Amino acid sequence: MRYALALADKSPPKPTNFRVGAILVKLEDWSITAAGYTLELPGNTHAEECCLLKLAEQHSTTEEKLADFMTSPHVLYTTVEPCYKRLSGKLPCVERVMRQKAWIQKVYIGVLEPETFVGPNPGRRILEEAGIDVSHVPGLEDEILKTATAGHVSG
Ligand SMILES: Nc1nc(=O)c(N)c(NC[C@H](O)[C@H](O)[C@H](O)COP(=O)(O)O)[nH]1
Ligand SMILES: [Zn+2]
Repeated sequence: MRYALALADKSPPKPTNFRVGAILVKLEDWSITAAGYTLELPGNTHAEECCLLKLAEQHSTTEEKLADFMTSPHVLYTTVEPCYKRLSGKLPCVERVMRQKAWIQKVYIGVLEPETFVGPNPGRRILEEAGIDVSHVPGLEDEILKTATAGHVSG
């Protein structure tokens, strides 16, 4: 989670989103298969979305077809829980992760999503119902939220 937080700090501050870092870790050897942060790739991208897009590119495929190429089980670490609704109307990360549930077995989150933009986020329940475990990694909440909201008007 610390590494994901370091990634989040690379994200350009923006008042209408959170600065998030995410990594995909291969279970068999705990190696990092993909890493990403909010807005890393063009198109108003989310951290989790960047991980999946970069992996798809590595396999010369699309995010939708990525599950056909990923055989070994992974876990996703993301400093802020995957979004379930986006003000931009783009596909939320909960849906993106669900499409990969054949190989993403668990999601570790640093904090629950603050209700700033879309109110309470039921994403965890949706993922759990799809068979993807979601666990909160305690201890970094303050740093994660400070980073996540750095682009917001203070006060
Ligand atoms: N998990 C997560 N990863 C991210 O990389 C990111 N930026 C958010 N942020 C959630 C927040 O709800 C949305 O950023 C706003 O709803 C605006 O939506 P857009 O980002 O413009 O699509 N959440
Ligand atoms: Zn998202």
